[in-house]
Amino acid sequence: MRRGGERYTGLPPYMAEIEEECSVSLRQLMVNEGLIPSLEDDKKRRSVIHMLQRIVVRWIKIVAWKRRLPQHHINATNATIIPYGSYGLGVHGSESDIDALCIGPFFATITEDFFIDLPDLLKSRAEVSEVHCVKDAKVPLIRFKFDGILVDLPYAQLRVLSIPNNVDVLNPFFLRDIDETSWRSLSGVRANQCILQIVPSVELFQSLLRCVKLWAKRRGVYGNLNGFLGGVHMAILAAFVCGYNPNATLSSLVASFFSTFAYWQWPTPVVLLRDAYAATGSPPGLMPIQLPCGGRQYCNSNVTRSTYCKIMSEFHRGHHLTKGYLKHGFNWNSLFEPYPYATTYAWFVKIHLSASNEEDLSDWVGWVKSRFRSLLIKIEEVFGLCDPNPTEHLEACEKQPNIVYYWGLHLRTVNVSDIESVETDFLKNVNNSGSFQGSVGGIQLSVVQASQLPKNVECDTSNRNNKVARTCWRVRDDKQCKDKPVYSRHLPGYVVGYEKMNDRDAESTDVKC
Ligand SMILES: Nc1ncnc2c1ncn2[C@@H]1O[C@H](COP(=O)(O)OP(=O)(O)OP(=O)(O)O)[C@@H](O)[C@H]1O
Ligand SMILES: [Mg+2]
Ligand SMILES: [Mg+2]
Repeated sequence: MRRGGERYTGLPPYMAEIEEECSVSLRQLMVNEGLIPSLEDDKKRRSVIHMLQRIVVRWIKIVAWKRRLPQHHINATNATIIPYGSYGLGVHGSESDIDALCIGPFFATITEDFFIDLPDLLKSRAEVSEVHCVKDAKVPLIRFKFDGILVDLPYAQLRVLSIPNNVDVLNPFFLRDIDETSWRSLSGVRANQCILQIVPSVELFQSLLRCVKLWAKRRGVYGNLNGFLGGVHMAILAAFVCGYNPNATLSSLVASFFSTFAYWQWPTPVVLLRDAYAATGSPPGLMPIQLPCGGRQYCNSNVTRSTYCKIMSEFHRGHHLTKGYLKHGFNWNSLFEPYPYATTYAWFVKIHLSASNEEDLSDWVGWVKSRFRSLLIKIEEVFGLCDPNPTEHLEACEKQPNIVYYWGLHLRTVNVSDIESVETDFLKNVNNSGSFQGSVGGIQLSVVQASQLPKNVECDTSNRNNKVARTCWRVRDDKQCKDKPVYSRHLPGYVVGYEKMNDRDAESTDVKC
């Protein structure tokens, strides 16, 4: 075994040395980019999980008491919290959310107990803010901030009186007779456990996944709502590559990731558990990726024609750049270069969302984003291929809180008025589909030229957004504002916040990227 759990590769010694150097420089890049959370951050997250565990135990005792269970049942009952998602896989960044599944016993229902009593209990805590119940999602959940960290808390109900703290969610005993929603909610935890069992080296898998997530974010192909790859898709693709290269080093895994998926014959599904996939019916979507949790479930995907093309072209670019990683002068930096939107596209669809206050804006943006796929498809019909850049911009000098997106169009010339029919259709879709409970905000679509983009449009800030926009980055357009941007320690040029400035400073400072 070598550094970082890397193995003997069978290469001649001088090549193995170059491999080693290459992996070391990639690991250094990960550190420089701030991909490894600090011990302090880890401690804080552990403490959030610990406190959530205490809260759900208190909650379940209250529910048991309300349901008039005998005292010995009240004493015996238990609910538990299991982290999953990127935090559960150990690949979270300092701005990641915590995905944590709450598992409760047979008498605590999602509608009457989880969505009613638990939010009240959470709201009573000083550390908790912005509690939202997302009831109509495929995996319903409570979303809130705990000590400033975003938490996604879905619920699964098992047919037992007490849930052991270390409950084995792969054990059929616990899974018998569970309802559809609980099954879906458990699938994320099961998928994580399967992935961690399958990969030959957890450490190498985690490093690979961190690298390819950074690549996907920088190149604008990360984020399920915008039709790209989400965290779960990336995790399965990374685990697939690790499974096929048990003796690989980190650098060869990254190269292998790109060579594998640049030439993948989509829509052949990516399947980790071979036996789980039977060739019956066609798998869903353009890039089907099976969830490794049994039951032949696939990851939900919003990939469209446009995003398929962009993802594939980025896989090819990644392959082109990494296939010569052992050659003299190779450097990892080009792989992670931010995507040059402003020089790639001549025209952009500008999507301007606004609301009367920040709280309403969060809800409104979350709702509208859940309909982005239909907008993208309509734009494809009218303007052809489109690149739905997930970066969020704030027009900071506008009166109303707002979020703006700029989606690149492939056309060299466009009929600007065609956007009207797209807007009409999208408004219909947003207003008709489902039940938005919050207060309805504004949506304005327009077509702008590259020269009209805010200056900093090519910067993807690492500043993680609040509860609604988990996979997005915000950039403020402060040309006329007098606040001084504060840049990320790890990502120079990436705005993480703003400091008030006096007028003289304001005159002499410009936002630079
Ligand atoms: N499109 C999807 N299809 C199936 N499961 C999903 C999907 N999106 C999310 N999930 C489940 O929810 C979990 C958390 O998703 P989330 O979007 O927070 O991604 P993540 O892997 O935690 O990455 P990030 O660091 O961006 O939060 C995933 O690990 C997966 O189990
Ligand atoms: Mg997450
Ligand atoms: Mg989440």
